[in-house]
Amino acid sequence: MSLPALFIVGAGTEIGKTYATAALTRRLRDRGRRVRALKPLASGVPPLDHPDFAVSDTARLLAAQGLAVTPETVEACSPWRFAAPLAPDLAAAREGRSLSLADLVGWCRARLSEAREGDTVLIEGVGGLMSPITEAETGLDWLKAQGLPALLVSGSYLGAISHALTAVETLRAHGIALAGLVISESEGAPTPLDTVAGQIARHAGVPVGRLSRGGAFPGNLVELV
Ligand SMILES: Nc1ncnc2c1ncn2[C@@H]1O[C@H](COP(=O)(O)OP(=O)(O)OP(=O)(O)O)[C@@H](O)[C@H]1O
Ligand SMILES: C[C@H](N)[C@H](N)CCCCCC(=O)O
Ligand SMILES: [Mg+2]
Repeated sequence: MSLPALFIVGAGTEIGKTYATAALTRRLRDRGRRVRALKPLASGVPPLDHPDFAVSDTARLLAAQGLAVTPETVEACSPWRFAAPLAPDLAAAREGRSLSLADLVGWCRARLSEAREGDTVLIEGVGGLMSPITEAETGLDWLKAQGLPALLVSGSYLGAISHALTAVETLRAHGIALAGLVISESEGAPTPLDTVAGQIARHAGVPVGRLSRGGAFPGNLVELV
């Protein structure tokens, strides 16, 4: 069975990965597709009963899937949650915990294998492409071990062009298939989204989509999933 599955990585943190993943989930569901959107590892997550949980990555992805926030849905989307808004290895250490890459990859594989024909599985990474996830490994190691094609999300802030292209080169150097690049418009960016996206597209060599503030997932990239 060939299962559409993508690993959503960021050129940095707080850049629009969750926004883009939720927007893609909504767009696919509008087309009648079944989507499972996962955020297996998350830091900076308040307890479920805290008002801020509503704006956590997990809550946003559950909402995009039309699912309520319950202890069960949260656990099924984000089994590794840490409170401190830090790299996951540091956030875990603050709680006297640790995580293993093998467990993380194994959990994701299990979710992929239980998906039904026609389902789309979206896995959001954590932080930037090479943010540490354990003492020894970064998000890049996770992506390589997972063996899924990547969808890269970048911003449009000043500096985003270099960050996006550096991430593209890193993915290429590690032999990771890159399905496309989403440029999520950064608040207060000095350059128009179209201009930044055009600059990135000139060098990236993969399809580039523009995601404006509050906008829908770019149509040219939906076709790739
Ligand atoms: N295109 C956009 N339109 C409106 N808001 C956006 C857009 N992109 C990002 N944001 C907002 O910017 C903030 C950071 O975005 P988001 O949470 O998606 O980043 P992230 O890359 O998933 O961060 P993390 O590394 O913590 O997972 C959020 O409040 C989000 O709603
Ligand atoms: C708290 C934040 N939003 C993310 N969950 C974690 C970002 C870790 C970034 C580490 C780094 O690359 O410097
Ligand atoms: Mg996120």
